[in-house]
Amino acid sequence: MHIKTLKLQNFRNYEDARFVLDPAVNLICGENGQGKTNLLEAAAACSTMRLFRTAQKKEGLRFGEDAAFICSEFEAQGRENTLELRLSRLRAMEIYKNGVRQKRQSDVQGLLKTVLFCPEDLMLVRAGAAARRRFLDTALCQLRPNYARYLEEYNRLHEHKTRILRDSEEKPSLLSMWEDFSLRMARIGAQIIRYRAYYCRRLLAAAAAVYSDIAPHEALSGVYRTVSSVSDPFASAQQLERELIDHVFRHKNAEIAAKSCLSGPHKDDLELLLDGRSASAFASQGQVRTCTLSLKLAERELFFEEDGEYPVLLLDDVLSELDRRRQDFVLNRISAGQVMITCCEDGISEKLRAGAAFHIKNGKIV
Ligand SMILES: Nc1ncnc2c1ncn2[C@@H]1O[C@H](COP(=O)(O)OP(=O)(O)OP(=O)(O)O)[C@@H](O)[C@H]1O
Repeated sequence: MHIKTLKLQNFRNYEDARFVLDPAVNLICGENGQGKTNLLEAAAACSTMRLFRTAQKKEGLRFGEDAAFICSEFEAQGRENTLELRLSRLRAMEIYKNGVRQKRQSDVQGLLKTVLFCPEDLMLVRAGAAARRRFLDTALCQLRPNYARYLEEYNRLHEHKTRILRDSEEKPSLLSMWEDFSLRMARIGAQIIRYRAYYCRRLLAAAAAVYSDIAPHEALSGVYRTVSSVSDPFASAQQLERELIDHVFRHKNAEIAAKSCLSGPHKDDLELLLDGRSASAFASQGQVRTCTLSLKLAERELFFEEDGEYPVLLLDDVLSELDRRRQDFVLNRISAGQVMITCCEDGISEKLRAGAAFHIKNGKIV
């Protein structure tokens, strides 16, 4: 799997640029603030349909512009595809696959698979549960189109129910819809929990193996945490649904008082453990980094297991944050598959056998 070309028009600080990428290593160099991360953001958007630095797609529009285009030509599973994302100030983003307008984001999510690794990820272990949920969801949405659909629907219901709870003080009649929304969220939530449980099991096994390659005397493990009434996240969807219903009905009054949805997989977490102890509480800075590194490389391995080809790896200035030993470890592991790697300094580029190098200045290839 690899991106052949990436064309950006009025996206972030790019007015009009076209990148012809190498199927192996692509080095994106430039000084700070020139557009290196913007390019990776565009590449990632072609697989996740999101901008990884913002929930507001309009922020991707070049200042003062009303429309932007990201167009990629890529090869996946032996097929050539083109994907065009049209961002607009006035309308929702439009997606075209091979020239045909797609109705839902979930129809194209994961057609191109990417794994992004940036310096903020190095704190994944210490960050709040939302960051780890995003990490799981980003991978699962690419791996399982049905999961992407369930998640889209769950998020829609969650947003709607939150509005009901928030506005219920002024308009108590809205609460008549609480039950219907809770039941629908439980039905879809049950599916989400099963997907996450299976994925976490595989991810943790793969991550533990990577971790022990870097630090053989320590053991990484983890636990997928979901709603407390769930006795077994691998149980049938019907059983999970019953357990979710039980939990949300027991928390009805608390939800109304808090004016927010307190029960459901939107609160899930992936707890990480080092030698059996909470990594977020007890791990050192270096151990935290090794944990994240292991999770990211494991994510990439799982994509490979699934498809027989590596996803496009987007490394945003992350190597400079790692010590030499960990840098070498990453570089050895990523010798196969396409990589887009940003850097400010030339030190890294000497270690990489880059097939293509792009020097970026103020949103232009120089
Ligand atoms: N919507 C936008 N329109 C125009 N320019 C933008 C927009 N969003 C961000 N920028 C500009 O893009 C630049 C940042 O680009 P980017 O984050 O890709 O930098 P970078 O090359 O990765 O830098 P660093 O090495 O510091 O991480 C900034 O100058 C910022 O002002």
